[in-house]
Amino acid sequence: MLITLEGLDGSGKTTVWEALHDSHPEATFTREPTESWYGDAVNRAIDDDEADQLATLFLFTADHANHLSETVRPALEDDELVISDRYSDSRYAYQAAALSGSELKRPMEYIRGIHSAFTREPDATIYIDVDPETAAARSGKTNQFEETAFLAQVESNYERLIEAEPERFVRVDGTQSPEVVINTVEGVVDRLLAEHEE
Ligand SMILES: Nc1ncnc2c1ncn2[C@@H]1O[C@H](COP(=O)(O)OP(=O)(O)O)[C@@H](O)[C@H]1O
Ligand SMILES: Cc1cn([C@H]2C[C@H](O)[C@@H](COP(=O)(O)OP(=O)(O)O)O2)c(=O)[nH]c1=O
Repeated sequence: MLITLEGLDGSGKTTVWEALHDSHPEATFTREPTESWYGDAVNRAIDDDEADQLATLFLFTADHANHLSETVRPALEDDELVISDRYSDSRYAYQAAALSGSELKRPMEYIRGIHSAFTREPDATIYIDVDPETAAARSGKTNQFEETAFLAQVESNYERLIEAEPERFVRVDGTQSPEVVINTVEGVVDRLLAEHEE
C-alpha cells in the first residue's frame, strides 16, 4: 500500500513522517526529492531562483521516475507499506503554480498528463492543512517556493486536487500542536491499513 504525505512547505509533513518511523517501523519510508543524483539535480534547481520552470518540472519528474523504479514499485511488489513525504501531487500543485502564466495553457492538466503514462497513483494521501501564512513563517522562506503569495496558489491547486478525488485524500488540520497532528496521522494510517486489508 502506498500512502503519501502532502501539504505546503512547513505544514509539518517531515515531523509526521519521522514520527511514523516509530509507530510503523515495518514501513518503507521514502521522500521526494529523493536522495539520488536525480534528487541532487532537483535541489540545485530549487535553490536557483533563475531556474527555468519547465526544465525544473522535468527534473522533478525524472526524479519521480527513478523513485518509482528504484524504491516504490519494488517495495509494493514485496507487499510493503510505503510512506512517501511528498509525491506526484507536489508536482501537480507546485509546478502548476510555477508554470501559471507560461506558454502552457492548462499547466496542471499538462503535468498530470505527463505523469499518467508511467506513475503509480497513491492508495491514499494525507493532506496536512495549514494556511499559506503559517506555512511561509514555519518554513522560513528559504527558497523560491516558500513565499506566501506563491504558497497561496499552491494551496488552491491542492484544493482542486482534493475536490477532484475526495476519496483518496484525508485532510488533517496541521495548525494543531505537533503531538495532536502526529497522533491523528498515526490513527489515520492505522485505519487506512485496516481498510486495505479488509
Ligand atoms: N504542528 C506543528 N505546530 C507548530 N510547529 C510545527 C508543527 N509541525 C512542525 N512544526 C515546525 O514547523 C517547521 C516545519 O516543519 P516540517 O515538519 O519540516 O514541515 P514540512 O516537512 O512540511 O516542510 C519545523 O520547525 C517544525 O518543528
Ligand atoms: C517533490 C516536490 C517538491 N517541490 C518543492 C517543495 C519545497 O519547496 C521544495 C523541497 O521539498 P521538501 O524538501 O519536501 O521541502 P519541505 O520539507 O519544506 O516541504 O521543493 C516542488 O515544487 N515540486 C515537487 O514535485
